[in-house]
Amino acid sequence: MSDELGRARGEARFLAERTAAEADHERAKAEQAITDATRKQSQLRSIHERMLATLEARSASAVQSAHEAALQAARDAAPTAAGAPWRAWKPESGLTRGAAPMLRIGTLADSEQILPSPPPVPTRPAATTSAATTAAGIQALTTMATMPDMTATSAATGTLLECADAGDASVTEGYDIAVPTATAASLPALIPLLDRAHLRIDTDAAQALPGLLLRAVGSVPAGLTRLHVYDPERLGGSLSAFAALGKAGLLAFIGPSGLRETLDALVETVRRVNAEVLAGEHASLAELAAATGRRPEPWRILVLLNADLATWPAHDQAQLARLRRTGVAAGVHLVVVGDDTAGPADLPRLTATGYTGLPGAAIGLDGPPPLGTITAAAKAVAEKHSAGREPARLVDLLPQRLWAASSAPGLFAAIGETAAGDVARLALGDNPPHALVGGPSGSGKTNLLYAWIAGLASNYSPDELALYLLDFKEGVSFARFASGRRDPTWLPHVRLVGVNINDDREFGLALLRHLKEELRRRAEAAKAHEATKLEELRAADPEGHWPRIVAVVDEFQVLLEARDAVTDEAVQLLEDLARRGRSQGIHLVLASQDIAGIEALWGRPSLVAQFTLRVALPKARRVLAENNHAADTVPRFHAVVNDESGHSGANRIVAVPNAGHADAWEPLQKRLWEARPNGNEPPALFDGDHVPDLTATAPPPETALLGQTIDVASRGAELALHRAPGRNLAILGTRAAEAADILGAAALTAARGQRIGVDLCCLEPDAAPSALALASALEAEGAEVDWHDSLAEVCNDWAGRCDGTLRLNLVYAVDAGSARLDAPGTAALRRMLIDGPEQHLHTLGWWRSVPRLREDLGGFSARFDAVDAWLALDVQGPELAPLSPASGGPAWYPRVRRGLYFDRARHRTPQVVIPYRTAALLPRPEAVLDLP
Ligand SMILES: Nc1ncnc2c1ncn2[C@@H]1O[C@H](COP(=O)(O)OP(=O)(O)OP(=O)(O)O)[C@@H](O)[C@H]1O
Repeated sequence: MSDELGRARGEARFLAERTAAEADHERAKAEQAITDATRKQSQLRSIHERMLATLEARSASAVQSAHEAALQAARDAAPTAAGAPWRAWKPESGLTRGAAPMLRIGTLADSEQILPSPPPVPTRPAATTSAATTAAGIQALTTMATMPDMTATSAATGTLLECADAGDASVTEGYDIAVPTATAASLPALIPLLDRAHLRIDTDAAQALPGLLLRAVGSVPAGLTRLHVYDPERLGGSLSAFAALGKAGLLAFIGPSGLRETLDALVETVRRVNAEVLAGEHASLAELAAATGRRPEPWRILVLLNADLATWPAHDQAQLARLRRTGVAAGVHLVVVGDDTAGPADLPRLTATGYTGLPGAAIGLDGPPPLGTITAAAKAVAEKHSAGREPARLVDLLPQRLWAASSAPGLFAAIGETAAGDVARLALGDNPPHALVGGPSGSGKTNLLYAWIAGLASNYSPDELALYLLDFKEGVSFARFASGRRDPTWLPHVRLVGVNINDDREFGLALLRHLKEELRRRAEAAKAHEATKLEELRAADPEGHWPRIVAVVDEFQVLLEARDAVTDEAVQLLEDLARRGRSQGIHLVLASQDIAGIEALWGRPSLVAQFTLRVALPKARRVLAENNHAADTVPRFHAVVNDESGHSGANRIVAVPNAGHADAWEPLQKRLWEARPNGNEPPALFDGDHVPDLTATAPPPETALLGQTIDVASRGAELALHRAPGRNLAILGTRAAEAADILGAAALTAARGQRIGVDLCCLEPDAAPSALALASALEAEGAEVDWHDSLAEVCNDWAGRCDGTLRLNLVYAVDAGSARLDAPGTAALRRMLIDGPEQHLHTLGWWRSVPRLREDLGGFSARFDAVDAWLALDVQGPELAPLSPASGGPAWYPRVRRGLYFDRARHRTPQVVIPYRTAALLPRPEAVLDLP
């Protein structure tokens, strides 16, 4: 029993212990479960929070991007003064070829973008606030972006706004948590007015009016917005600060008595704009501006302050309704201020907190601009407007597409704008065929020519137009058209540029002769095709190359200033070209600072009559008809354009853009140059200040080149050296260096491509280094060179040296040697000059005066038959009489680096040549003297 009891106790204890152990185990399990659950819960919470933070950051970043895009769009829609905050505001036009600006009136409430600070990651409540704020901003943006006419929002410019920087991004366990920096930027609220809408402003939003008007006036070119303020109670108030605009005719305050007149005038304006300006071609001024890039009419804003519209007479109400319906397209806008609901009730409306055109977006209105800002701006705009219309920029006048026009019917080019904003074009063709441009120095002639050339070169391709440009002035105003060291581009239409030619009137003559030759060629072609004018020739000969030619000669009075043969021939050529060029497409544009003073011109009424297009710059004399005084009063940088020979009824006053400035010209020339056709050659450049180097070109056989002729092709002046009596050359004058250059160029070019013999004798110490260097260069060229120390040596047995090949006797300062010759020596010299050429021995001699040459040829009664050709340097024309075909000698006024060349066998009249510089082709004299 006791055993059983003991066993039972033992079992019971065992059971109790086991139960207790199991209970412990279960408790431990339960505790473990609780711990696990707690841990999981905290993990989940952490994941959740990170997820939220990521979403928050992504959302913030999206909002920020949208915000920034909106700000940029805003800056584009309301540039410069249309959107700038008052703090930094000044009148400044942002008007481009694009649409009229939108105008800022405040900010979008709730559009401020409050982005979270750097770590720690945002807590849930902060995230909620931020999301709510940005959501409102986005909604407002979206609303604006989808509104008609409001494709962009605006910003109060970047100066006020600091756009949010993109934050760093960190990646944690699969979650990319962007960490943006904190920044705040509110979106400006813009409203449409100019070219887009009318507006009502509630009384409680009236504080927006001065700012709105100031932006409308200051964000477009001065004078392009005009204000008519109907103020029946004559309160004026904040608008009185605009008073300065009144003096310039840009603002009118109207009382009740002036209302009808104003309404009628505005309705009439709308009618006129529709009938005369839009003329059925454009639906609105905005459309016209978009198509043409110009705005011919101002915006007119009629502000009605507290107008009791309900009490207006029926006529006035009807006129207001007309303006309401038709005004916007014609640039006439209504701004109705007050709470009166009569009249045009359905206008977009601005209240203290919103704009009906922007439903759902709350707007915080900007405060009014400081009065000082308004007064200063009104004064500046008025002054600018009174100073005259700003000329259009050159780029605005040029066509969008290059070279789209055909020159067959004529040449047209925009050169500026009239006061009404119309583009002024100059025409050249059958009528008017030629132009005279006049104005005193500094009046802008060259600039006008630049603008004209820019227009022509942009409208017509080089196949349609060829330009020849000459400037007789000192300076290089036309040099820009040719390829230069600083700017290698050229104007592809230009065939010839002449600069610094004030001393080389012959170059003007050369151009006219060249044009006359072209005239002859065209006349022949026209005859062959039975055409009477260029347009017909082009139609009959479509494969032919018949561009219209425009020859522009600046300061052309220089060409005609002397009473001499050059003027006589120039006038004859001008007459011929002016008369017949019209039908052959050759047009002359002659510009001068003193057209009144050109006697040669006014003595030829038939010549002047051909120049029916006249352009007179300020203070130009006699360009227009005698009773036409428009040039006396035309403002600076304007021109009077008249295509009826200057008759006063045909004046157009044109503001000319600044075309000469490098910023305006260089990009255009680059564009034209890049578009040049294959094979387009740079223009020939004649620079009167430049001494040409002897080039490597070889002349025809048995020919020497003496210098460059002053002609369009810059040819060499040739001396034919064939076996015939008289084929000698006398260089006359005392300029040793030039004489040496002429002899050097002649010998070097004669030696090119053929074997020649040369006898060299230098009797002038100054020329000796050059003569020695020439001897060395000729030997290098393959010539057989004999050096003689005296003229006697040269003349002695000259016939023995003749072997039938071309042989040149180069004698420097013949007269220095001939004075020392004995009688047989003198006779030998004469024989050599008379008989040498037939044996192919040609003397190229330099005599320092005509009498000394004559002496060597036989004295006072001597004939000059032995010397066919002469080249005079510093010898006056009358001294050349014995050698010249013209009685009394040629009209020749010696000048540095110029010679007068005449070859009896070839020339009818002497021609001017520029002795080449030969130094580059000769070894240095020191090097020659050092030779063993
Ligand atoms: N429309 C214009 N807008 C701005 N500047 C201009 C305009 N026309 C001329 N100018 C400037 O006025 C100055 C004189 O102009 P330009 O050289 O064309 O006159 P000009 O009559 O040819 O004078 P000159 O015969 O002395 O050369 C230049 O500095 C030129 O840039």
